[in-house]
Amino acid sequence: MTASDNKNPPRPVRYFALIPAAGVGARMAASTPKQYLALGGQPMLAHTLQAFLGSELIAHTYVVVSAEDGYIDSVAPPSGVTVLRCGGATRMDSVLNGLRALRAVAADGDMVLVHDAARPGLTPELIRKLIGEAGANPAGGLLALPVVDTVKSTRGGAVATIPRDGMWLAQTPQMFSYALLLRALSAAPDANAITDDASAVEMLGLSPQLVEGHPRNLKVTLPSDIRIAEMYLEQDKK
Ligand SMILES: Nc1ccn([C@@H]2O[C@H](COP(=O)(O)OP(=O)(O)OP(=O)(O)O)[C@@H](O)[C@H]2O)c(=O)n1
Ligand SMILES: C[C@](O)(CO)[C@H](O)COP(=O)(O)O
Repeated sequence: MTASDNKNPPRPVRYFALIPAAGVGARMAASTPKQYLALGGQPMLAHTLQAFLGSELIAHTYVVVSAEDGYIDSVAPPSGVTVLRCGGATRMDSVLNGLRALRAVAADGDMVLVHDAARPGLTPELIRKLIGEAGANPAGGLLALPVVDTVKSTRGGAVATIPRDGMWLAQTPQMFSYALLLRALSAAPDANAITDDASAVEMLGLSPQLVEGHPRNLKVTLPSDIRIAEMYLEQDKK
């Protein structure tokens, strides 16, 4: 090692969490956006934040809400969390707007873990597993669940069975280097067609790594999901 090497040691990679929370929850059809609905007495988003605040691997957490959001104070975001009022019309727009705001702090090689506000069952252990198994993949990675049921298609009118071998259900967090995610989302052709961050990276011809997640990390989408999410959160208290 030379004297000049000592002067500029490489800075360690930092891991930032970026949580899109600017949706309206149309499928939940509640009077409040679903990320603020109470689960076991606390807003859903507060549970979601706990996983990142409980992980020593996460340098800082950013939450993207809409400019007119009137609910975020009910979560009382603690230190370690910054609220960005730059939500967009689609999930992809919200993530891209948040990512651009992170430019002020993130280096190209820092990693960004994008996680739905509507997945309150995430744990620090799942965050550690994702970073441990996919952290070295240049194309990033995501939590996902192998499909366990027989899969049917009704496309074209006829019912057909699709081989489930090699089929996965995408979860979040989805983790990529700052530079790759910004490049992928900026190049993506249609924000409405991009339902997750990994698909934008796949469009660049890259293969993010799938890391097996857990059913407790379900996305709360329909009213019936609320009780399931609560059951997992109640288990944690035992
Ligand atoms: N314009 C949007 C749309 C969605 N999201 C966020 O993206 C995550 C996953 O999206 P989804 O479950 O589809 O949430 P909603 O869009 O709120 O639900 P729906 O599609 O039923 O309206 C949620 O945390 C949601 O708040 C966002 O930040 N900005
Ligand atoms: C990102 C995501 O949670 C992965 O399953 C999902 O794509 C969000 O979008 P959805 O259209 O609400 O499923």
